[in-house]
Amino acid sequence: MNILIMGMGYVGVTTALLLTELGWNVTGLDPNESRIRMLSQGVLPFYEPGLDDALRKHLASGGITFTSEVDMAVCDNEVIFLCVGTPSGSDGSADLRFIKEAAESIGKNMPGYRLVVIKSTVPVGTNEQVVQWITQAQLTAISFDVISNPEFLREGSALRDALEPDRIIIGSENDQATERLRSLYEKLSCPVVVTKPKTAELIKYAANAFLATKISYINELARLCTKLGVNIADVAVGIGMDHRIGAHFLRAGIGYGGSCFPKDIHALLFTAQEHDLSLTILEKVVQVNQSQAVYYLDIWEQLLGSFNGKTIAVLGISFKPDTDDIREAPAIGIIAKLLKSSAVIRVHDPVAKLPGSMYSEQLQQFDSLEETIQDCDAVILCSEWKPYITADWGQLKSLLKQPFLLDGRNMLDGAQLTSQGYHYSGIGMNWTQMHK
Ligand SMILES: NC(=O)c1ccc[n+]([C@@H]2O[C@H](COP(=O)([O-])OP(=O)(O)OC[C@H]3O[C@@H](n4cnc5c(N)ncnc54)[C@H](O)[C@@H]3O)[C@@H](O)[C@H]2O)c1
Ligand SMILES: O=c1ccn([C@@H]2O[C@H](COP(=O)(O)OP(=O)(O)O[C@H]3O[C@H](CO)[C@@H](O)[C@H](O)[C@H]3O)[C@@H](O)[C@H]2O)c(=O)[nH]1
Repeated sequence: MNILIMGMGYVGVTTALLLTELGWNVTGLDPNESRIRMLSQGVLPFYEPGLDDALRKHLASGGITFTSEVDMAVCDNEVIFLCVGTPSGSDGSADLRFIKEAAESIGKNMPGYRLVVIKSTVPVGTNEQVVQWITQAQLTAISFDVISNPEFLREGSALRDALEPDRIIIGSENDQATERLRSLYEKLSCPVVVTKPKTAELIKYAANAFLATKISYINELARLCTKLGVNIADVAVGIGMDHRIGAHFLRAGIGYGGSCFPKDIHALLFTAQEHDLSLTILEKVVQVNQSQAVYYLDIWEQLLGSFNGKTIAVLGISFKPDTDDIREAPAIGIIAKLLKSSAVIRVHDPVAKLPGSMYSEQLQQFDSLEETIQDCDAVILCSEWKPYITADWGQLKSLLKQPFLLDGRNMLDGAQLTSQGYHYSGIGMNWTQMHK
């Protein structure tokens, strides 16, 4: 069976390499020709650990090829995965422009039966909409099926998540199509949930919204811990041992970011509004998240006296470690706030780059950690990259003008740093009060 993957972003490239690894012949399609050129030469257009080795391995074996020619690609492949982007529209709804374009190009070019699998995150009802778009684009009526198969991988661990999923969700109206898709994944050992397309579509949004809810819950509780002199990390360990709660996604910090949680929660809120419903818990989840970094920035500004005229190092601008993705990254909001308070900002990230348009005399990115923190009044840690966790902060202290370490992800050992003479402050703890 030949498989076409439409959209060579994080999900498309990972799905393509997963299916190649599982023994299928795969073609990756994207209208972005420079992206296709890079992939054909074994170069990933984004940073994702492990994916580059898999790409080179499968290019060498001939299991995977890349193209920008949609007509040929749709002609040559019986199974087509939609992995195109579904960004936020200006009203918060999911913008389905790329899904529509992809569906129409399938309708126009399909010479015979096609199984279309929607992997992109799409609102409830999109499966039906895709059926209509394909049908309307067809010149003659040819049969096809559309299955919803949402993706749950995380950036930074994409290939591992794809190879070892917790479950596979298949939303389908047709048993034969379901079995065809199931057979593609038969080498993976995980439960397969077969359900209606609308249910599959909602499962994806409900999962992301629930994970974000855990984060905002722990983050709001962290604010109380800061006041009480209790360490939120200890509270998280204590509650997480209850299997009904679970230990994951209880790391307090400066809030969630990325290309998924913010946009998907807005899209789900939009869907609810369309049905005259308010999802009040989720509205609060967003509110807590949007104010979390600001809440701690205010505390840290009080510690320093003022950010005005200070030089601040911001470390880790990606929305999480092991990715170069800065979409909705909390660090970017923090930088914007610091810029307003006339601080000079020195940025570092192991792989992510500030967009060229952000550079100014007030804001610069440096290659080395040492150069970045030189003569700074404070260091703000925004994502928990390993080089920051393993850095010798005892040695680095001499480079700083003032030894303020403001840890937005609770990634460092506050007790040790305090004993080394740092003014350390994290999220959901009051170091001074806790160690009086
Ligand atoms: N990034 C993640 O971690 C993740 C995880 C699970 C689900 N998702 C969902 O998967 C979808 C894709 O996410 P992503 O992060 O990979 O997107 P992305 O923005 O990184 O990449 C999307 C790609 O689709 C291409 N594209 C646009 N129109 C196309 C067309 N007509 N035909 C072929 N290619 C086309 C674009 O050029 C781009 O390269 C989204 O719906 C997202 O919400 C993302
Ligand atoms: O305890 C935690 C866990 C995560 N985060 C933050 O939450 C954000 C998202 O992290 P993560 O979920 O690991 O990354 P994503 O790659 O955005 O993955 C999410 O979004 C994807 C796209 O929909 C889904 O496929 C994944 O299952 C879902 O975890 C990041 O800013 C993290 O720093 C916290 O603040 N505390």
